[in-house]
Amino acid sequence: MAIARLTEDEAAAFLARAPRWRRSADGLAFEVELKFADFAAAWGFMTRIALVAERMDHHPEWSNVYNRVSIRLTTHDAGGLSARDIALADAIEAAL
Ligand SMILES: C[C@H](O)[C@H](O)[C@H]1CNC2=NC(N)=NC(=O)C2=N1
Repeated sequence: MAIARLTEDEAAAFLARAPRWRRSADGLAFEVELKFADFAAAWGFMTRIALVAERMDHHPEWSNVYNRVSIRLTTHDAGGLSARDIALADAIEAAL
């Protein structure tokens, strides 16, 4: 399914209002590194976001090491960033 990619202005506008996030080196994703109090807090956060992501039908690429969670958001169906990545990033921010 083809989904519209963000314009550079749209991507920049998101990054301007979401200081935790950065553009990936390949330009195809937004990334963030989150640190929690401990593993239970990190895993609990991932569990909450997993349910949100499933509801949105938009899924993060992510990994966890103890209290850290690394997240990369990109839209496979767009070959890069789309509004879905901003929507999921906003949901992640709201859950922090
Ligand atoms: C069929 C299903 O809607 C698609 O495969 C969805 C599922 N989750 C997804 N997640 C992400 N990150 N990108 C996608 O393009 C995507 N597509």
